[in-house]
Amino acid sequence: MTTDIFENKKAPYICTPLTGKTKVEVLDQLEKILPQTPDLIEWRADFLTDLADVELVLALVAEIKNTTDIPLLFTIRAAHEGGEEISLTEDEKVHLISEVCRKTKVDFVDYETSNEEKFVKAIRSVSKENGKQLILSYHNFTFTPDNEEIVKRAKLAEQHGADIAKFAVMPKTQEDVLRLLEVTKTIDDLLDVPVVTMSMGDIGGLSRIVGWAYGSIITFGVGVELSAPGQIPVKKLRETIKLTQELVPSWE
Ligand SMILES: O=C1C[C@@](O)(C(=O)O)C[C@@H](O)[C@@H]1O
Repeated sequence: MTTDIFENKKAPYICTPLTGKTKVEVLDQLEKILPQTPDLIEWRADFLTDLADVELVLALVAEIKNTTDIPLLFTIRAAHEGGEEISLTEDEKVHLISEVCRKTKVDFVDYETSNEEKFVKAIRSVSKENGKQLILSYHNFTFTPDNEEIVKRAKLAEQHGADIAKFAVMPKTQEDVLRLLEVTKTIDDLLDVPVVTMSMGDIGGLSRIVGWAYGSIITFGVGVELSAPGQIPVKKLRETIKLTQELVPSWE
């Protein structure tokens, strides 16, 4: 399953994060990332020191969008799901994401299903009204929940109207990585919307390379600085996936 924002490119789409603490750092990272031609750029705005400055954030999104046609994902990862500590209350954060939806040309926004339902609903409405795709996500930096739990959360993301359901989980064993791939196939078969999954950390790297074969449409690769453990450099990731798809085309 694909999302038309990527036009005729084929999955998996490679997403590279921007993690600068200041406007200058974000733009500097962007400059270094562009020649690596990712399919999607994620601005992890929770890294920005001045996140409370709404005008600054809106201007920076506008600047990124004016610099490149590569689709942009705006994320303020919640601290309770592995993001940076931020000074904003959840109300202020939802207001900021809403302003980004209303006033910028951002393509995607990400929000966690673990947040209060009223906030998830608010983000779904404002993103829909403004033609932005919503990734409803779940992260676990400690372990890989059992399959039933992942399936339950995937259904929840779809019930809340996700355009994409995303799961990033931490394996303790190699079996956890294989299980995550298996449950990726399960939720991809089950949901009407595309899914994105990854197993983090060193051993999880395998899922970033072969997740597409199980239905995961986006894989995160590092351009300048990691936003999560286990991300593989974009160039190598792209080459490895391309080779894998060429050698075993029957998985596509
Ligand atoms: O959800 C994800 C996936 C991720 O956690 C990863 O493991 O690559 C990286 C995050 O920046 C992004 O928001």
